[in-house]
Amino acid sequence: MDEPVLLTGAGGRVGQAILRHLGETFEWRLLDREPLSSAKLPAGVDTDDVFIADVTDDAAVRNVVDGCRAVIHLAGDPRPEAPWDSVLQNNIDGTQTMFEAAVETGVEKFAFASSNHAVGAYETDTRTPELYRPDDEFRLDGTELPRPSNLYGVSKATGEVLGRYYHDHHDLSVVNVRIGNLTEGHPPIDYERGQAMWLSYPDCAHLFERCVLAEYDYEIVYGISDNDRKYYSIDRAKEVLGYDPQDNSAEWNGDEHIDGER
Ligand SMILES: NC(=O)C1=CN([C@@H]2O[C@H](COP(=O)(O)OP(=O)(O)OC[C@H]3O[C@@H](n4cnc5c(N)ncnc54)[C@H](O)[C@@H]3O)[C@@H](O)[C@H]2O)C=CC1
Ligand SMILES: O=C1O[C@H](COP(=O)(O)O)[C@@H](O)[C@H](O)[C@H]1O
Repeated sequence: MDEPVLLTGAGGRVGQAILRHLGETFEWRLLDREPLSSAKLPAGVDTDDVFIADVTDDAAVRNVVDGCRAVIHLAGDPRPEAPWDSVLQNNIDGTQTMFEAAVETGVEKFAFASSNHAVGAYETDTRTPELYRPDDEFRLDGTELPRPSNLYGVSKATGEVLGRYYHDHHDLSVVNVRIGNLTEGHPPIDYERGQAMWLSYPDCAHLFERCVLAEYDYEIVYGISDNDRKYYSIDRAKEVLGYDPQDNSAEWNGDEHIDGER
């Protein structure tokens, strides 16, 4: 049997999108600082696989990571308006603690939940709102330097650089997923930017599944569905990870799918 995959921040939105669709795909270890109700646990995961710990707690993290083949690191403060103290502790220190434990214990792959906010300042006044529309050809592809929107975005760019360091010096395979706007069921309504960077729950789960299964060195990819409106290229995620998204915000009229199929 394969060694387990550790999912941090398992009780949150991204964690639950992953577990809902991949609950039986891997052996899981789940970590969150908040207890997970039984409704949040997939079948086959019992309480021995669930660890209530803070990602800044070195000893607790090392104990949880030990024996895992891969880490999907989501835990952190997800608020674009989060203050520096919080992102410094939860996002930067917490991510460094996770990377350190991963290399100490021989983890092979590490997927980091980065964000659109690491590059939000590319959305300049002259580019918007045209950028959010299907006929606009501007694309970010992951090779560009970070241009954070806020201090939260700075913490995500820092996580990407931590990954670069742990890849170069410890040979850990690292993929940074700059997640767009994860919204359940249908794309955000009356929010062009959110529709351009929509990531559906099934596409989110599939993308992180590929992060566990694919072979790579150090990568930065965008995590959005195959939206007609887009200013993030998903070519690298397709090429390196084998990402094959099934959803597109253009297929929705508000909360109604245009085929009426969903
Ligand atoms: N939801 C979205 O659209 C996007 C999310 N992301 C990133 O994905 C990750 C997950 O985001 P969401 O699921 O939306 O957030 P969430 O707030 O729903 O879930 C985060 C989970 O992490 C846990 N957590 C927070 N700090 C922790 C710590 N210090 N130690 C242990 N557990 C801790 C929380 O208890 C929570 O269960 C975050 O890193 C966020 O920055 C990035 C871009 C978009
Ligand atoms: O990184 C994140 O991005 C999403 C989308 O950003 P928004 O500015 O369109 O809200 C955000 O909802 C999420 O909380 C955050 O973690």
